[in-house]
Amino acid sequence: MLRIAVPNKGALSESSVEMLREAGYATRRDPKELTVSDPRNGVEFFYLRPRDIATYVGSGALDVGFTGRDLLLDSRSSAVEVEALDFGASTFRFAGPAGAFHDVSQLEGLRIATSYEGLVSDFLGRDGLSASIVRLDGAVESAIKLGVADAIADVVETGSTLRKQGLEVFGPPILESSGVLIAARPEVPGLDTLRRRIQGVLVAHQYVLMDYDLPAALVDAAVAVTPGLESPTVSPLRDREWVAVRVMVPRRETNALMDELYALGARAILVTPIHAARI
Ligand SMILES: Nc1ncnc2c1ncn2[C@@H]1O[C@H](COP(=O)(O)OP(=O)(O)OP(=O)(O)O)[C@@H](O)[C@H]1O
Ligand SMILES: O=P(O)(O)OC[C@H]1O[C@H](OP(=O)(O)OP(=O)(O)O)[C@H](O)[C@@H]1O
Ligand SMILES: [Mg+2]
Repeated sequence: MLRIAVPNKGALSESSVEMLREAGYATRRDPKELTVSDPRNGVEFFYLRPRDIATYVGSGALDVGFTGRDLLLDSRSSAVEVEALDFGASTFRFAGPAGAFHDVSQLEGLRIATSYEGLVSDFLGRDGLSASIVRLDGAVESAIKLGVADAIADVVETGSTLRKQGLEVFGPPILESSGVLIAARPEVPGLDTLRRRIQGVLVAHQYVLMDYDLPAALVDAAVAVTPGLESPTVSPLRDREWVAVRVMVPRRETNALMDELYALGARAILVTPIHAARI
């Protein structure tokens, strides 16, 4: 049985559970459920606080887990990132009152409030800076106004929480984070299947299937526009002067590619979502 940690609440929880569902695994029906057994797939799920997941996986108590890269590095757990996921993207930044800071060197000797003590002290250590870290549980953006810190270091997604508090980021990003799949070791038995399924879900999110009809003489030009992963499927049509092309294309390029193919002479361009994939 592969033992998998899943965030039970917070920014990563819903997307992690949805990804597992799309990958064909059992998920909990009741939010009070802390464990879910999925014997058909040979796995067992443990719903845990996002911040604790790297600790459980690093200690070997659980085999793999869904967490954030920032939480993994902050924990200093020995768990390793095995797959970057397509949710939970954020940047970890220093921020201060608008106009007050322009460089991290100004932090020397000051107080920095954060929930990510490990990340901040690693960064300060690398830059040879000494500052005192004020460890807070959340709502860190209020710490300056309330007088317990001079600057903060926190997760920034849209930046709207900072703006509302009259704060702005300064210095280079401390970390670019996203949801990640982590493991105790890269070669945990049973991890391969989970990983392939997750990769399949990521591909299904990133790509769509595109079909179009095209004058046969234009196939090379069209294949240059939509090369696909290996090579497009080109099938004959009843009208021998035309062919049908089926190919995977990146979802975010769908409309631009349709414009380009239409201009080239393609017609009946159809786009279908991919529900699952094994590449
Ligand atoms: N807008 C966001 N707010 C908070 N975390 C985000 C956001 N976007 C992405 N994340 C990521 O989600 C993870 C933090 O998740 P979560 O909010 O559950 O933790 P937490 O803030 O420590 O917990 P809680 O708020 O329940 O005390 C981090 O990996 C973070 O980078
Ligand atoms: O850039 P934004 O889109 O505004 O998002 C970032 C904010 O969201 C998170 O807070 P959360 O809601 O998790 O509350 P917390 O501070 O209590 O953890 C994070 O700690 C920032 O405060
Ligand atoms: Mg939070």
